[in-house]
Amino acid sequence: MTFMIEVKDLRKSFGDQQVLRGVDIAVPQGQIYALLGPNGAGKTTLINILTTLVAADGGSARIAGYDVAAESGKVKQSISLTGQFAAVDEMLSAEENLQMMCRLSGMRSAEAKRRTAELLGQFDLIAAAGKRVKTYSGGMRRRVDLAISLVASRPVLFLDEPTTGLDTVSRRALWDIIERLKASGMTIFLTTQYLEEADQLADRIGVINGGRLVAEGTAAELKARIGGEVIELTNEREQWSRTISTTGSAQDIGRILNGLAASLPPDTQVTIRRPSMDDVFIALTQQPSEVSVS
Ligand SMILES: Nc1ncnc2c1ncn2[C@@H]1O[C@H](COP(=O)(O)OP(=O)(O)OP(=O)(O)O)[C@@H](O)[C@H]1O
Repeated sequence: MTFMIEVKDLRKSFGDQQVLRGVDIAVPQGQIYALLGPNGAGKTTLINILTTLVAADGGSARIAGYDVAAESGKVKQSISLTGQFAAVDEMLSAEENLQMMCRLSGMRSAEAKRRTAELLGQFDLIAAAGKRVKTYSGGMRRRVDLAISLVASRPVLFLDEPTTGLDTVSRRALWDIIERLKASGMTIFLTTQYLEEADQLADRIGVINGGRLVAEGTAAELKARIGGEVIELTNEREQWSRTISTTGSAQDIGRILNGLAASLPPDTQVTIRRPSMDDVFIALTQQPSEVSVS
């Protein structure tokens, strides 16, 4: 199997803060890998190392077969990167921005026009192509960011929190685009705080917490780690909710509910359901004391 992203025992500290404590990841060609983690878990630091913006302290990382430290030029030629703040000129239209980036990347005028038209179509920007970017909605703006990062066709795409701050409709539109990019053969590495996003898009999901991968697998594998059904207790009047993992057996569910019955307010609602990605994330990234009541 060809791995387009291969990370081995990667370590990074800032001062005496260990931000990455030995991370291993392998992403095969044509797959989407989602790195999920809470704020400050080390996601952006990892992307910065993989895209040659920051040097690691230890371990190794290869992109498209090239070492990020020793062959950074080759790595740069193999990747596209869309961060949360891309270099878009808001006074120009999407078309003008794209044409400018095409020319800056060395294309002749006719080639720049052809590639611009292709990207405007691919990112559903044709209707607004001539309007200034500053008049765009958040979702359209994010599509311009992504289109600009894809001016040159590269095999590996890094997306740092691509849909943060977008509404549901814009988020789904961007997911469609990311799925189409995957279908065209790209290998995609994205970071996200949205479990639904990882669940929807990723072939494999890594959960990072405190600089370590605390779990990795498909969405189904990660959900299976939580076990069987989850009991969800909600009290709207007192505004709290609590989830409890169970083995899924009637005995286990009965034992837990019997144990709790006397101590719960009588208007507490009880739901029994399959575990969600949220349950997985909470179980893997929070201390037990944080899990119980929210
Ligand atoms: N250049 C730097 N100098 C010092 N500390 C840094 C630097 N970059 C990141 N850190 C620290 O490293 C930790 C991890 O940061 P990082 O941005 O990688 O996390 P993250 O998972 O991307 O979080 P977020 O979702 O908030 O962006 C944080 O505690 C951050 O303050």
